[in-house]
Amino acid sequence: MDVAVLGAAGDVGRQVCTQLIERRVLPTSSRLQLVGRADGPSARATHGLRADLIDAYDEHAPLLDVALRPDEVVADVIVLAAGRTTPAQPGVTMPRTQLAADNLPVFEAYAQALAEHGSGHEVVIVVSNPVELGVAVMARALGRHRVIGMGAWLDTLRFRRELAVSLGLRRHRIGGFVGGQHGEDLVPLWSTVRISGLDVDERRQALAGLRRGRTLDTFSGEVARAQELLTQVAADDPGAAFDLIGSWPPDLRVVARPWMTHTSGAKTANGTANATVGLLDTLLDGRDTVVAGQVALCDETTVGGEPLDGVLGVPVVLGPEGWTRVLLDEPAPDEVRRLTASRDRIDATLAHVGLGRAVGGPAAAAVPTHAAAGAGSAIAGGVS
Ligand SMILES: NC(=O)c1ccc[n+]([C@@H]2O[C@H](COP(=O)([O-])OP(=O)(O)OC[C@H]3O[C@@H](n4cnc5c(N)ncnc54)[C@H](O)[C@@H]3O)[C@@H](O)[C@H]2O)c1
Repeated sequence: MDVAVLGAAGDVGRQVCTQLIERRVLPTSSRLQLVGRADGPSARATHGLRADLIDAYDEHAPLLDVALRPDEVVADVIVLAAGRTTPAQPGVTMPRTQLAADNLPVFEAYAQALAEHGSGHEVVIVVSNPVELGVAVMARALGRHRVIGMGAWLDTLRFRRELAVSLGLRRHRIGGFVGGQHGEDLVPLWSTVRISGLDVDERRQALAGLRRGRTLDTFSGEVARAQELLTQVAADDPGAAFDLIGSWPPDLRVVARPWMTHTSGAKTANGTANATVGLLDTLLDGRDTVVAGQVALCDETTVGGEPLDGVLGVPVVLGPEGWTRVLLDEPAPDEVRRLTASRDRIDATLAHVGLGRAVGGPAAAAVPTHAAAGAGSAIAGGVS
């Protein structure tokens, strides 16, 4: 299988390429295409990255080549990591609608090129933010099941880790998923959590202790207060801000820790690449695996008795040809409320750049135009 990384010379793209090679996910007979932009410093940096990767990993690197135009992209799996990110500085925010408007033309250019020149079988992993917009644009052009956003998988790995830390266990003993919109609008699906070695009653007791009587109905307010507090504390002592996060409940830490990491200037490239390469490994492995991802839904699942459509992070079965089924059996009432509210906020961002909810596949709608896109300020970006 061949892989293309769009935005390869960026912080996330570079880490994805490095981890793909270092973890030997791709055999030497595969091709890893490093995709940059023909204009500006990106072309130079992409060629430079190729040389650096060969310098470091020649013995076990796959074949490496460079592409600088969307119509040159050829691969079985495409990682979309190109485009702008939110400012990695304390106190500087960017509305999600602004990020959407800025990255829409990037998403459209690759969607159009893949629809016209692709094999018709590529699977796309969307990393770039807003992840849900990238999924909507790609799903319209290529078909819903070939496109998955990795934000919910990264949030899921973080949730499992935070639960494991609180319970004094290793992460591999924890199951469970995060859905919703990537970033501060995520939905920790507490009802899906499983802990190996604990029976149902023991698990219920353990999770009740961790949740401290809170429900997801107060989660958005907690996140906003946490960000405010962290900004104040980190202004004098960044170490103390990270320590403070450690005293909070696990689901709040899932949002607060990466937010603090991104705004510290370090960004979250390593963790993001780790989750992306994990998904790639699953795709290349050929077996069906349950992961969480942002996907374009079309009534294949119901929440709270209502069919769910639109782009949203949910647990899905992922195999070599993309995702197939949604596995969200009985979310708790507060999860249903937050999932549908999150979906509505995603809809609002999509509507802001001229995209409706219909994401039926190539036949359902043409690749949208970005003419309708403009700056807005409804929802803070905060996606990391
Ligand atoms: N989903 C997640 O969990 C997650 C986590 C972290 C970052 N992100 C997102 O990933 C994206 C990349 O983040 P980053 O930190 O690497 O940013 P970055 O600024 O370091 O890199 C972005 C790269 O994209 C390139 N680029 C821009 N337009 C392009 C185009 N049309 N074709 C090819 N390359 C193009 C730029 O030249 C740059 O090299 C951002 O949108 C960011 O918000 C997502």
